[in-house]
Amino acid sequence: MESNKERGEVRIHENLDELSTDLADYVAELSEASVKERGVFAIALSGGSLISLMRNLCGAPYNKTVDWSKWYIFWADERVVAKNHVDSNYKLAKDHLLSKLPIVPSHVHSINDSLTAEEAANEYEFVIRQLVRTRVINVSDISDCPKFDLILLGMGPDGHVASLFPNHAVLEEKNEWVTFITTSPKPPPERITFTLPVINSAANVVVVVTGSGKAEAARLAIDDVGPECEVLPARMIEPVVGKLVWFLDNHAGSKLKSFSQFS
Ligand SMILES: O=C(O)[C@H](O)[C@@H](O)[C@H](O)[C@H](O)COP(=O)(O)O
Repeated sequence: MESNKERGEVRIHENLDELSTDLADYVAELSEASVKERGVFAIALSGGSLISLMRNLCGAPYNKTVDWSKWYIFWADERVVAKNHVDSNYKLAKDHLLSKLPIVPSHVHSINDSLTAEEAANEYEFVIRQLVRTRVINVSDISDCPKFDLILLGMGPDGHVASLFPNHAVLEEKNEWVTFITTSPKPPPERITFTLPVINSAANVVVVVTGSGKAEAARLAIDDVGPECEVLPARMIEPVVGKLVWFLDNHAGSKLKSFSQFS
Protein backbone atom coordinates (compact mmCIF):
# COMPACT_ATOMS: atom_id res chain seq x y z
CA MET A 1 0.00 0.00 0.00
CA GLU A 2 1.52 3.28 -1.05
CA SER A 3 0.61 6.91 -1.06
CA ASN A 4 2.47 10.02 -2.06
CA LYS A 5 2.22 13.05 0.15
CA GLU A 6 3.92 16.26 0.92
CA ARG A 7 5.63 14.51 3.83
CA GLY A 8 7.22 11.99 1.49
CA GLU A 9 6.09 8.65 0.18
CA VAL A 10 4.30 6.49 2.74
CA ARG A 11 4.36 2.71 2.39
CA ILE A 12 2.18 0.76 4.80
CA HIS A 13 2.77 -2.99 5.00
CA GLU A 14 0.46 -5.78 6.15
CA ASN A 15 3.13 -7.28 8.39
CA LEU A 16 6.83 -7.20 9.22
CA ASP A 17 7.72 -9.83 6.62
CA GLU A 18 6.21 -7.73 3.87
CA LEU A 19 7.96 -4.65 5.21
CA SER A 20 11.34 -6.43 5.32
CA THR A 21 10.91 -7.68 1.76
CA ASP A 22 10.04 -4.23 0.46
CA LEU A 23 12.80 -2.54 2.47
CA ALA A 24 15.53 -4.87 1.15
CA ASP A 25 14.26 -4.36 -2.37
CA TYR A 26 14.24 -0.59 -2.01
CA VAL A 27 17.74 -0.40 -0.49
CA ALA A 28 19.09 -2.68 -3.26
CA GLU A 29 17.44 -0.46 -5.88
CA LEU A 30 19.03 2.69 -4.39
CA SER A 31 22.40 0.94 -4.21
CA GLU A 32 22.23 -0.01 -7.86
CA ALA A 33 21.28 3.51 -8.95
CA SER A 34 24.00 5.10 -6.85
CA VAL A 35 26.74 2.70 -7.99
CA LYS A 36 25.71 3.33 -11.58
CA GLU A 37 25.79 7.10 -11.12
CA ARG A 38 28.72 7.61 -8.72
CA GLY A 39 30.52 4.27 -8.50
CA VAL A 40 29.84 4.02 -4.73
CA PHE A 41 26.98 3.78 -2.24
CA ALA A 42 27.37 5.73 1.03
CA ILE A 43 24.75 4.54 3.49
CA ALA A 44 24.19 5.61 7.11
CA LEU A 45 22.50 3.27 9.58
CA SER A 46 20.84 3.81 12.95
CA GLY A 47 20.13 1.37 15.76
CA GLY A 48 16.94 -0.30 16.93
CA SER A 49 14.63 -2.68 15.14
CA LEU A 50 15.64 -1.26 11.75
CA ILE A 51 18.66 -3.56 11.60
CA SER A 52 16.74 -6.82 11.93
CA LEU A 53 14.18 -5.49 9.43
CA MET A 54 17.01 -5.25 6.87
CA ARG A 55 17.74 -8.95 7.27
CA ASN A 56 16.53 -9.94 3.79
CA LEU A 57 19.55 -8.19 2.28
CA CYS A 58 21.67 -11.07 3.59
CA GLY A 59 19.91 -13.65 1.41
CA ALA A 60 19.05 -14.30 -2.24
CA PRO A 61 18.94 -12.55 -4.62
CA TYR A 62 20.74 -9.61 -2.98
CA ASN A 63 23.81 -11.56 -1.87
CA LYS A 64 24.54 -11.97 -5.60
CA THR A 65 22.97 -8.92 -7.21
CA VAL A 66 24.15 -6.09 -4.94
CA ASP A 67 27.67 -4.74 -5.54
CA TRP A 68 28.72 -4.91 -1.88
CA SER A 69 32.29 -3.86 -2.69
CA LYS A 70 30.95 -0.36 -3.42
CA TRP A 71 29.18 0.08 -0.08
CA TYR A 72 30.52 2.54 2.50
CA ILE A 73 28.85 2.26 5.89
CA PHE A 74 28.29 5.07 8.42
CA TRP A 75 26.11 5.62 11.47
CA ALA A 76 23.52 8.39 11.70
CA ASP A 77 23.77 7.98 15.46
CA GLU A 78 25.75 5.96 17.92
CA ARG A 79 25.74 5.38 21.65
CA VAL A 80 29.02 6.30 23.34
CA VAL A 81 29.88 2.82 24.60
CA ALA A 82 32.56 0.28 23.68
CA LYS A 83 32.09 -1.35 20.27
CA ASN A 84 31.55 -4.74 21.89
CA HIS A 85 28.96 -3.37 24.35
CA VAL A 86 25.42 -4.68 24.03
CA ASP A 87 24.17 -1.07 23.55
CA SER A 88 26.49 -0.32 20.62
CA ASN A 89 24.70 0.39 17.34
CA TYR A 90 27.87 -0.72 15.56
CA LYS A 91 27.76 -4.11 17.32
CA LEU A 92 24.08 -4.50 16.49
CA ALA A 93 24.68 -3.86 12.80
CA LYS A 94 27.83 -5.98 12.75
CA ASP A 95 26.22 -9.00 14.43
CA HIS A 96 22.99 -9.00 12.45
CA LEU A 97 23.91 -7.50 9.09
CA LEU A 98 27.47 -6.51 8.25
CA SER A 99 29.13 -9.79 9.27
CA LYS A 100 26.80 -11.58 6.85
CA LEU A 101 27.64 -9.35 3.89
CA PRO A 102 30.89 -9.11 1.91
CA ILE A 103 31.47 -5.45 2.82
CA VAL A 104 35.10 -4.25 2.57
CA PRO A 105 36.22 -3.82 6.22
CA SER A 106 37.96 -0.49 5.50
CA HIS A 107 34.65 0.85 4.14
CA VAL A 108 32.98 0.52 7.56
CA HIS A 109 33.27 3.89 9.31
CA SER A 110 32.21 3.42 12.89
CA ILE A 111 32.75 5.90 15.69
CA ASN A 112 35.95 5.87 17.75
CA ASP A 113 34.86 4.28 21.04
CA SER A 114 37.93 5.32 23.02
CA LEU A 115 36.99 9.03 23.08
CA THR A 116 34.55 11.21 24.98
CA ALA A 117 31.23 11.94 23.26
CA GLU A 118 32.43 15.40 22.21
CA GLU A 119 35.75 14.13 20.87
CA ALA A 120 34.09 11.22 19.07
CA ALA A 121 31.59 13.56 17.37
CA ASN A 122 34.40 15.90 16.24
CA GLU A 123 36.51 13.05 14.96
CA TYR A 124 33.59 11.46 13.12
CA GLU A 125 32.80 14.76 11.44
CA PHE A 126 36.47 15.05 10.42
CA VAL A 127 36.37 11.57 8.86
CA ILE A 128 33.22 12.49 6.96
CA ARG A 129 34.83 15.74 5.75
CA GLN A 130 37.79 13.80 4.31
CA LEU A 131 35.44 11.42 2.50
CA VAL A 132 33.38 14.29 1.11
CA ARG A 133 36.60 15.78 -0.26
CA THR A 134 37.33 12.56 -2.16
CA ARG A 135 33.63 12.17 -3.05
CA VAL A 136 33.22 8.78 -1.42
CA ILE A 137 30.39 10.76 0.12
CA ASN A 138 28.73 13.12 -2.32
CA VAL A 139 28.28 16.81 -1.55
CA SER A 140 25.00 18.68 -1.43
CA ASP A 141 24.13 20.73 -4.51
CA ILE A 142 23.07 23.71 -2.40
CA SER A 143 25.36 23.76 0.66
CA ASP A 144 28.67 22.25 1.73
CA CYS A 145 26.85 19.47 3.60
CA PRO A 146 27.51 15.80 2.87
CA LYS A 147 24.90 14.18 0.65
CA PHE A 148 24.65 10.57 1.79
CA ASP A 149 23.14 8.29 -0.81
CA LEU A 150 20.85 6.87 1.87
CA ILE A 151 20.24 7.62 5.56
CA LEU A 152 18.17 4.95 7.33
CA LEU A 153 16.38 5.96 10.50
CA GLY A 154 14.04 4.44 13.06
CA MET A 155 11.61 6.52 15.10
CA GLY A 156 10.86 6.28 18.81
CA PRO A 157 7.35 6.58 20.30
CA ASP A 158 8.34 10.14 21.33
CA GLY A 159 9.08 10.99 17.67
CA HIS A 160 12.87 11.00 18.03
CA VAL A 161 15.02 10.05 15.07
CA ALA A 162 18.76 9.25 15.17
CA SER A 163 19.62 10.77 18.61
CA LEU A 164 17.59 13.92 17.99
CA PHE A 165 15.13 13.98 20.88
CA PRO A 166 12.10 16.27 21.33
CA ASN A 167 12.82 19.68 22.86
CA HIS A 168 16.56 19.12 22.83
CA ALA A 169 18.91 21.97 21.90
CA VAL A 170 20.55 19.66 19.40
CA LEU A 171 17.57 20.21 17.09
CA GLU A 172 18.76 23.80 16.61
CA GLU A 173 22.27 22.83 15.50
CA LYS A 174 22.89 24.38 12.11
CA ASN A 175 26.67 24.34 11.71
CA GLU A 176 27.99 21.01 12.95
CA TRP A 177 27.48 17.88 10.85
CA VAL A 178 27.92 15.51 13.77
CA THR A 179 27.19 16.53 17.34
CA PHE A 180 26.86 14.90 20.75
CA ILE A 181 24.44 14.73 23.66
CA THR A 182 25.03 13.59 27.22
CA THR A 183 21.42 13.70 28.41
CA SER A 184 19.55 11.28 26.16
CA PRO A 185 16.14 10.46 27.67
CA LYS A 186 16.53 6.99 26.16
CA PRO A 187 19.53 5.19 27.71
CA PRO A 188 22.42 5.20 27.32
CA PRO A 189 22.65 8.99 27.96
CA GLU A 190 25.76 9.75 25.89
CA ARG A 191 25.36 9.65 22.14
CA ILE A 192 26.63 11.20 18.96
CA THR A 193 24.29 12.03 16.12
CA PHE A 194 24.03 13.48 12.63
CA THR A 195 22.38 16.89 12.77
CA LEU A 196 19.22 17.87 10.90
CA PRO A 197 21.13 19.74 8.13
CA VAL A 198 23.01 16.52 7.30
CA ILE A 199 19.91 14.32 7.39
CA ASN A 200 18.02 16.81 5.24
CA SER A 201 20.85 16.98 2.69
CA ALA A 202 20.76 13.24 1.96
CA ALA A 203 19.77 11.99 -1.49
CA ASN A 204 17.42 9.52 0.20
CA VAL A 205 16.03 9.23 3.72
CA VAL A 206 14.10 6.15 4.84
CA VAL A 207 12.28 6.06 8.17
CA VAL A 208 11.17 2.63 9.40
CA VAL A 209 8.39 2.64 11.99
CA THR A 210 6.61 -0.40 13.38
CA GLY A 211 4.20 -1.19 16.21
CA SER A 212 1.06 0.42 17.61
CA GLY A 213 3.09 2.28 20.27
CA LYS A 214 4.34 4.56 17.51
CA ALA A 215 1.02 5.14 15.72
CA GLU A 216 0.40 8.54 17.32
CA ALA A 217 3.96 9.76 16.67
CA ALA A 218 3.67 8.54 13.07
CA ARG A 219 0.44 10.52 12.66
CA LEU A 220 2.08 13.66 14.05
CA ALA A 221 5.17 13.13 11.89
CA ILE A 222 3.36 12.47 8.63
CA ASP A 223 -0.21 13.82 8.61
CA ASP A 224 -1.21 17.43 8.30
CA VAL A 225 -2.21 17.98 11.94
CA GLY A 226 -1.34 21.61 12.56
CA PRO A 227 1.13 23.28 14.91
CA GLU A 228 1.04 20.59 17.65
CA CYS A 229 3.36 18.44 15.57
CA GLU A 230 5.99 21.03 14.82
CA VAL A 231 8.29 20.13 17.69
CA LEU A 232 8.47 16.48 16.74
CA PRO A 233 11.99 15.63 15.49
CA ALA A 234 10.60 13.16 12.92
CA ARG A 235 8.49 16.01 11.53
CA MET A 236 11.68 18.00 10.97
CA ILE A 237 12.93 15.51 8.42
CA GLU A 238 12.38 17.33 5.19
CA PRO A 239 15.05 16.47 2.62
CA VAL A 240 15.74 19.66 0.69
CA VAL A 241 16.33 17.93 -2.63
CA GLY A 242 16.30 14.25 -1.69
CA LYS A 243 13.50 11.72 -1.38
CA LEU A 244 11.84 10.72 1.91
CA VAL A 245 10.11 7.34 2.22
CA TRP A 246 8.30 6.04 5.31
CA PHE A 247 8.17 2.28 5.77
CA LEU A 248 5.39 1.49 8.25
CA ASP A 249 3.61 -1.65 9.34
CA ASN A 250 -0.17 -1.49 9.62
CA HIS A 251 0.01 -0.93 13.40
CA ALA A 252 2.26 2.11 13.14
CA GLY A 253 0.20 3.39 10.21
CA SER A 254 -3.19 2.82 11.86
CA LYS A 255 -3.78 6.47 12.85
CA LEU A 256 -2.85 8.02 9.51
CA LYS A 257 -5.64 9.72 7.57
CA SER A 258 -4.69 7.70 4.52
CA PHE A 259 -4.89 4.40 6.44
CA SER A 260 -8.65 3.99 6.05
CA GLN A 261 -8.34 4.23 2.29
CA PHE A 262 -5.91 1.30 2.43
CA SER A 263 -7.77 -1.02 4.79
O1 LIG B 1 20.42 4.70 18.98
C1 LIG B 1 19.20 4.60 19.00
O2 LIG B 1 18.54 4.58 20.06
C2 LIG B 1 18.50 4.44 17.71
O3 LIG B 1 19.25 4.80 16.61
C3 LIG B 1 17.13 5.08 17.74
O4 LIG B 1 17.02 6.32 17.12
C4 LIG B 1 16.15 4.09 17.16
O5 LIG B 1 16.29 4.01 15.78
C5 LIG B 1 14.73 4.43 17.54
O6 LIG B 1 14.67 4.58 18.93
C6 LIG B 1 13.74 3.38 17.12
O7 LIG B 1 14.10 2.16 17.70
P1 LIG B 1 13.16 0.88 17.57
O8 LIG B 1 12.89 0.71 16.13
O9 LIG B 1 13.95 -0.26 18.15
O10 LIG B 1 11.94 1.22 18.37
